[in-house]
Amino acid sequence: MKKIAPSNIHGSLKIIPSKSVSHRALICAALAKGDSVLKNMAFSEDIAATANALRDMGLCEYELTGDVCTVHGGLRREGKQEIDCGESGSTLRFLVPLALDGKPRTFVGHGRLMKRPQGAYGRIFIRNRVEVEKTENSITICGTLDSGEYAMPGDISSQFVSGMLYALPLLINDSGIHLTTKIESKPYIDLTRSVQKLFGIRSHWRGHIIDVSGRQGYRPHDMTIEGDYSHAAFFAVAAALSGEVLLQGLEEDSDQGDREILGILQCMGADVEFREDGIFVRKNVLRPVEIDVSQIPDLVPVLAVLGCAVKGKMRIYNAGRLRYKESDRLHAMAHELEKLGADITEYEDSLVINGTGALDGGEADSHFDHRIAMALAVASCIAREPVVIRDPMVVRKSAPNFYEEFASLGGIVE
Ligand SMILES: O=C(O)C1=C[C@@H](OP(=O)(O)O)[C@@H](O)[C@H](O)C1
Ligand SMILES: C=C(OP(=O)(O)O)C(=O)O
Repeated sequence: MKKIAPSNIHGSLKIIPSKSVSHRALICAALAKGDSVLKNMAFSEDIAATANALRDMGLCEYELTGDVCTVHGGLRREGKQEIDCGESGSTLRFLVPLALDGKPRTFVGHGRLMKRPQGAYGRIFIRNRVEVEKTENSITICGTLDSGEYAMPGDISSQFVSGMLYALPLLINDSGIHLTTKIESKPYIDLTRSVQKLFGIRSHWRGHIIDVSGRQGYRPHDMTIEGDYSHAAFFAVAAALSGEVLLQGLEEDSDQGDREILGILQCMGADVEFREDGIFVRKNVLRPVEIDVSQIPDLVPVLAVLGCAVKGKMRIYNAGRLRYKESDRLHAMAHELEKLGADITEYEDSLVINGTGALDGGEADSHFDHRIAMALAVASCIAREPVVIRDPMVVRKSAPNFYEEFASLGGIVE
């Protein structure tokens, strides 16, 4: 348990490297023949899962010295049959298409991973006559991937689209990914494309289709991983509720969709300034807004806390896919914030919060979900009594030092 007493947030913080960019850089580097040097890399559980999975698939070796990861990529080794994805949806969904190399591979998942939707690859497996065997915690696949035109849903998880984007350029002929529904989490698809571009791989949007030429090769590339906006959002909101913070290490013109947190806070009335030494966020009177989260799902837990901090009704909508993350995040936030004293209603794909500007505090459960734990810690900034978080160390999935970071800004963590 972690007990977080009400406090005001003040100070500056170097934001940890982006998890989404790190996954992508590691995969591209592993597929590029030669050495790529990735600076400002930090191994959370999810990033370690991707790096080790790429190594175990025989695609690369890597060394991590301090925060510098040197990837020796483009290997074509036998690798292991069993690939452990931890609890990382990105790792599993990004690597499945790359594993269609004729050898059997078993991807193992923990926690809720294998219960999250994996079906978007089902039609691709059938078309390519891939042998598939599933258990509660694993999926074994054996087959190869052909180039061609692939229809995929755009509203289950963008991670399937990213997965195909990594593998298709390596095939002999050209391919197209046809998204057959509205496209959600699109910034993540474009983030994949922009990191691939750094490693020499191109693809192009044509309406709802992404054209991917075959016979492309990943080229090694050295890069510095930019700061993580999804993570920075917790501190930006904490500051907007209770004090001020200077967020360092973030790219102002980043391709990360969760950069949108700054626009949301500005629109609600918080002070946000882009300074030479970082992005400064300060508390001000906040007004409720309606937020469409179809493109920014990872912000929802902390946006729900923001809803409790305003006076009035705030609606967070187009959030149905939040039910398929590390926990059912709509239910988890509604249930836990209610326990802390919020007036919040959960609908099928939205949350409606009648904010009063404050919470009571009390005991709440992380649902074994890192973003729920971190959002509950932020809730302490508007609570009258401490917030006690059960199973708090799940933050290791993305941010092993979250509580130390929070304490360094004046958070009172026991
Ligand atoms: O590609 C990525 O890095 C991610 C895509 C998003 O998933 P969905 O596309 O399933 O929304 C996001 O929720 C996840 O945390 C990271
Ligand atoms: C959903 C997340 O990650 P993943 O899908 O990669 O498990 C997350 O980090 O919030």
